[in-house]
Amino acid sequence: MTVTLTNLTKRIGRKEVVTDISFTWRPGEITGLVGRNGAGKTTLFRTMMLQYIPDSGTIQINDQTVTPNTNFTQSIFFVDSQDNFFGNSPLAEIASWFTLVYPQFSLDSFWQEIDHFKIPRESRWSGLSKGMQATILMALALASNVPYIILDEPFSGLDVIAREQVTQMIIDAAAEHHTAFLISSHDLEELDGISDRVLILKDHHILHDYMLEELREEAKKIQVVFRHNEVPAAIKKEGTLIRVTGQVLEIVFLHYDETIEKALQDAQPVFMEDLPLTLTDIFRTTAVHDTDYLLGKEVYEK
Ligand SMILES: Nc1ncnc2c1ncn2[C@@H]1O[C@H](COP(=O)(O)OP(=O)(O)OP(=O)(O)O)[C@@H](O)[C@H]1O
Repeated sequence: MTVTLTNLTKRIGRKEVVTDISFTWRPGEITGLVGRNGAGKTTLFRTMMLQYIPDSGTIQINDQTVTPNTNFTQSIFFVDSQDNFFGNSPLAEIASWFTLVYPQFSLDSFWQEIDHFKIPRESRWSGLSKGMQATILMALALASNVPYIILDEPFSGLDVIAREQVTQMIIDAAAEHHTAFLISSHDLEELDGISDRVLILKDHHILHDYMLEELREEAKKIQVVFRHNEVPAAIKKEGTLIRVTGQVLEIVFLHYDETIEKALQDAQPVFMEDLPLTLTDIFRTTAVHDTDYLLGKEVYEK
């Protein structure tokens, strides 16, 4: 089973908030969706699930185009974290609603997770902390036994331990049940540890679609100090400066090759070392082109 979006577009009022989005979401794949505030992540999820009717484009599940009559509850789990009906309901009531709606929902597995995380069974949704609510959402998602799970900001406001718990639940489900996840998050460190793939959303459309392992094979991050602060032209052309600390430049090359290697060697830098490339670096690399936020970039531009 695959989920395919083709040229999905959604306008709200006069504003296009999802623009021409196409990608195929494959079984077992953990995909991170990142983008600055307002990029359109939540609207994309709502449009994918036909909570908003797309203006154009299609969503297909296994080559079947979804329609307003399509029942997603055997294939995709999505609970809008900003807009759901949970209110002050007790957990048992929420779970029983899920048994009615999701045909494969397992109450046993839901309560097992709740007990595992020592959340009192008699709790009511609105009386729980953010971390507990996030864990319960995960428990509901996993107990629904669907192959595709959308999570909108699952780490938001969670402490380190709660983040690790949610992360572990995602990793286990992908490993044991081949569950696919599409996860929007501003917590790039957390996403980095679990994502196979990352979609970078900018101005409501997908600017980049990276398989992280492949990207890391091709890309390189260095920190370097050039003699007299003179940055070789080839480096300026191929690399993106993501940080400046005094004379030390951190540069990311998304496509590192021999020409760049030679340009670096020829420049005989005062100091140079490789650094691990993180998702934050990748995001910053795209953001540098996006904004003028980088301080000290005069070094690079002179
Ligand atoms: N119901 C709505 N009415 C009007 N504008 C909307 C509505 N929903 C979303 N928008 C606009 O669409 C754009 C995308 O919003 P969305 O919430 O999808 O972004 P996001 O990437 O999820 O942002 P964040 O990271 O801040 O959660 C924003 O400019 C937002 O103001």
